[in-house]
Amino acid sequence: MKAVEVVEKLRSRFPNEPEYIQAVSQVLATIEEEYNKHPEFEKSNLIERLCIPDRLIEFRVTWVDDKGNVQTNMGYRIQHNNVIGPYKGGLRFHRSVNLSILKFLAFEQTFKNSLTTLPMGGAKGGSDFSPRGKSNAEVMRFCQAFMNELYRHIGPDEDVPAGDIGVGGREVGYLFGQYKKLTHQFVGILTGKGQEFGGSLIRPEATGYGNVYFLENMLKTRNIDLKGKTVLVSGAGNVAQYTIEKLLQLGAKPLTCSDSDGYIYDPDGIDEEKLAYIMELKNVERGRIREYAEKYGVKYVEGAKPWFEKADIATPCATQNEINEEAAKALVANGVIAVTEGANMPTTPEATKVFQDAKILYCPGKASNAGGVAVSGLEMSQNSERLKWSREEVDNKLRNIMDDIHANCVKYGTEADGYINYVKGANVAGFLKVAKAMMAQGIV
Ligand SMILES: NC(=O)C1=CN([C@@H]2O[C@H](COP(=O)(O)OP(=O)(O)OC[C@H]3O[C@@H](n4cnc5c(N)ncnc54)[C@H](O)[C@@H]3O)[C@@H](O)[C@H]2O)C=CC1
Ligand SMILES: O=C(O)CCC(=O)C(=O)O
Repeated sequence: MKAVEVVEKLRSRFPNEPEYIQAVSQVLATIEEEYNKHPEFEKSNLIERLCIPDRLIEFRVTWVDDKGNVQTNMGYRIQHNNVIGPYKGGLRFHRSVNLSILKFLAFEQTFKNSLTTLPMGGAKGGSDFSPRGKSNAEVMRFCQAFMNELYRHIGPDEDVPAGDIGVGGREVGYLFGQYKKLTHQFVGILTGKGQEFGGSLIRPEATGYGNVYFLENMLKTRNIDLKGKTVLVSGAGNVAQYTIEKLLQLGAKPLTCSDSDGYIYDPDGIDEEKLAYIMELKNVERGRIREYAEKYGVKYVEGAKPWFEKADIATPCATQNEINEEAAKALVANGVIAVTEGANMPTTPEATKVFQDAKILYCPGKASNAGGVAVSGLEMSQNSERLKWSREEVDNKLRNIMDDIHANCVKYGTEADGYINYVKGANVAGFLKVAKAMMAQGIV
């Protein structure tokens, strides 16, 4: 396989899908050497079968807003690969959602889920509907209309969606309620459910906690303690909130967080009380992060990202391509020692090169944010068993899974000079398991 040629062929077949091509290029460039050690992969054209999703589901969602107007949105589910388990991955509700973004996310999810050590295939879905500015009743009607179509394509052993940007506990609850209404089945059809109806303890926290557990492991490879380190965090949603919570528990000092309008910089650090305010602001009042700056009298920078501030560590927890080359250069110039991705593909390829050339600790989201889907996998296990595990039990399992992912990255990503290329390590480890399962299951 020549990675560049495969990517060019995909680019000409899917010319309007830049995010999908970006994700594929990065993975193929890092697995090329390993792939070519296995002539049987090439003989069965494994690479094209792995890059192109099994199935794209696209549908119209029709719903009625509070003024009585009939609205339409697009709905999608990308079932990418199910060789190691049922399709699994979140739903994103955001105005930017399109096929390219969901295809990149579903592709990445396949490798991420493989890394978790649990039996889950890769999928992603969503809609160009944005819950921002909508009433609860509108969000409920939209979720019901979305599920009216999606329910045909999912099942506890077939495809199990969850949350992502714009889809939290509220949306998962409405989606679950409608699935049950349509099918008369109470089954583990979604993860991230409420604690009262089959949700796992620690699932809301899992992506953020796992992100910080992974960061701790990276720092340990250089004997660096997280305690006392300053941290730039972007986003103010689920992943950012629980990343900040775990950073605080481990003695670090988060300085920033953001939303799509701008970021706040708090030189005293975001402490537990301020974090509780952010959670209330974002999860209940659904307000803007600017209000934090007004309440605590700190700096707010409109229309910008926090990467030009000085800190020891950076963790992007908002969205894709939020760290570009210029931002990466600024972070390195300011002495950042580690960058850990809570978001999916938040770093552009040019920025990734800056981090790797500077030999700082840098890991891709498919490794560091895998804790969320891992605990989703544990939620599926609990639903199948009809049991609920304690907080401590789930957290211990999460910790062990993040340790295993880190060990696998070290195994496959350590270079001749000792630098750990976490991108390569995660891609090769995730790929090998999926590839072996594909070979065993024949050409289907
Ligand atoms: N929720 C989960 O369990 C997981 C989420 N992720 C990834 O983490 C990231 C954040 O997801 P969540 O926290 O769940 O979503 P969320 O909807 O709870 O929060 C998203 C945050 O990102 C900000 N944001 C969204 N688009 C933005 C843009 N274009 N520019 C600047 N800020 C923007 C929002 O204002 C919000 O603060 C996404 O990349 C998602 O794919 C990854 C693994 C699991
Ligand atoms: O919990 C899940 O199933 C999916 C989480 C997710 O969307 C992700 O890992 O990006």
